[in-house]
Amino acid sequence: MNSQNTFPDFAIELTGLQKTYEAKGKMEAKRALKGIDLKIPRGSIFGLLGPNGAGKSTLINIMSGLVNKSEGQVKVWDYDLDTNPREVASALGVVPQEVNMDPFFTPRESMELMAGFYGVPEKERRSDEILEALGLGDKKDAYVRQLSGGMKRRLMVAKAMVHTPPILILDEPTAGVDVELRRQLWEYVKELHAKGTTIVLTTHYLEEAQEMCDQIAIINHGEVIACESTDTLLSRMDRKKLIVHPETAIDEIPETLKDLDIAMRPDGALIVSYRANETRVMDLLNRMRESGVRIKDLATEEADLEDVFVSMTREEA
Ligand SMILES: Nc1ncnc2c1ncn2[C@@H]1O[C@H](COP(=O)(O)OP(=O)(O)OP(=O)(O)O)[C@@H](O)[C@H]1O
Repeated sequence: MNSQNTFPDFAIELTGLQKTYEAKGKMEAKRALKGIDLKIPRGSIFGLLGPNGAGKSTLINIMSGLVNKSEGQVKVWDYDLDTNPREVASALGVVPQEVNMDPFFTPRESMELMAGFYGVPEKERRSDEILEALGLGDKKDAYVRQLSGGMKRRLMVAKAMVHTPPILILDEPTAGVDVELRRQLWEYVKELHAKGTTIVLTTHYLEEAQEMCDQIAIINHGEVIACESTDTLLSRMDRKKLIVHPETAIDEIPETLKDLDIAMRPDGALIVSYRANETRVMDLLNRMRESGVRIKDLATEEADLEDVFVSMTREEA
């Protein structure tokens, strides 16, 4: 499908991408994307994370041609969106956030319509096969309005795959989907990935991102504030807390400990935040003893992903 007959290193390359929504009526203009640079490697499962309103949907909508960018370059499968919009469209399968389907078509009809839209020749159509793979085989002739919410979501994924694009983008695919269906959906996505499809997904479930994605970009206020392999990101997220209850109450934190990230709780406990891969608890305890703090009791707490995500996005606010 690529004119050079070679596969690009990056499935998607965004350079200096900006979007400003113009002011309308009482709505002020909004700079939703402020210069995004992002390279999504071919073959990855790439997570786009960010709080509500960070700009994730804007970014996806620009790639899928629903929103016009203000500035910058979008390359998908090595095709420039400005000069080769059709090739960009056929390289992408996009599962939008909202379920929008005509209730009067059956899943098979919906698939065939979509295949027609992408110009997939009859002989090459795989509607039934895709519906089967998504557990919708026995529903292919039912009306869409008779499907459950989870089934409709799976049908959205099926429709995005009718033209076998090399890249599948899923915008919040599991919002409101129950655990079992979520698992099924991810199994299918993993299968597609194993067969070579590059997957880009946005999700609010950090655990899901951690489990699924090999790379993660965090977007906040229209900017990329982190973009790393999941492992690296997690190791950056290895902040732990040491909580020490002194045997005798102390009035204030000793000078000799003030280089640490340390605070005193109203109940007199000392809280030290530290990175587990840089600092050993024993060393912290020794320093406390040397500073005259006698330890009655202690505990450590893991910072959880949610906390760290919140703190990272708050730092940038
Ligand atoms: N059509 C529009 N007109 C004006 N402003 C918009 C429009 N669409 C989005 N915005 C604004 O642009 C910013 C980014 O929105 P976007 O939907 O891209 O965020 P998001 O990260 O996808 O959030 P969510 O996770 O809630 O979907 C928000 O401040 C939003 O209010």
